[in-house]
Amino acid sequence: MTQATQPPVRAVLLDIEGTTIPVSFVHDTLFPYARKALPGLLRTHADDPDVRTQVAEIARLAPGVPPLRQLEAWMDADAKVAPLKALQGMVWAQGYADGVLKAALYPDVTPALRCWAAAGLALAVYSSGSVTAQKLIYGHTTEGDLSSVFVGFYDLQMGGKRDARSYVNILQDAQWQAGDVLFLSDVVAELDAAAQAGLRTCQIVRPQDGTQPGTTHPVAATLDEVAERFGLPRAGQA
Ligand SMILES: CSCCC(=O)C(=O)COP(=O)(O)O
Ligand SMILES: [Mg+2]
Repeated sequence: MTQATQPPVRAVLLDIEGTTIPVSFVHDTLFPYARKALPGLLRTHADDPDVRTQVAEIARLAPGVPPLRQLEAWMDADAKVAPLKALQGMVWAQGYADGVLKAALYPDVTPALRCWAAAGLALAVYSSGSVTAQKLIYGHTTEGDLSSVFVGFYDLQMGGKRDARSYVNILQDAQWQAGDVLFLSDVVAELDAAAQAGLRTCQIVRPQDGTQPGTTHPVAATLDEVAERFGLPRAGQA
């Protein structure tokens, strides 16, 4: 089907890193903050039930390895592993509360998301970062609290982002039809998985991040370009 003959997009599912926020914010600000704070969290909150749950999960995935050593190995590898992502979300909460962390989204993101939500599109997040981390990012942007534009937040509890089943899980949870949903990500393997589950896709290619365009998905440099390409309302246009 050509774009003109396809049904309208009713829902947009968005990746975060490289799609709505620069890769540099995640790798140069969030990740170093977490690396520094995690030893303290494990030491001072060892009895916290949420911390205990994640430490038990680390032990299940890496039996016999000290939890902090395993977390460091995962951070070194930028592994998208649920217990690491959950614990990172816990330490970032303090950074946002202190005002040390503030999320500077790409400048095209806030106007587009506000415009799409106001026009009745259902917006949801799908990131390897935990739901807690996602709500923190969008709750503490340089442009204020944007979290209310989203009707859903999905993380690795749905499965990995390169696995088509994860998108089926999200569709089931959100009660969306695959063909109504547009998935935006900078990573072709994620888009491939979403397309396999029947979602529509668009690769966000941010020059600032040096994203390499693939050949199998439509490409856009900004969310305004996405709007133009998929017939969504455009911010700033009556
Ligand atoms: C939710 S903010 C932190 C993002 C993060 O931890 C990460 O690993 C990036 O994941 P994404 O799926 O958004 O590329
Ligand atoms: Mg990404």
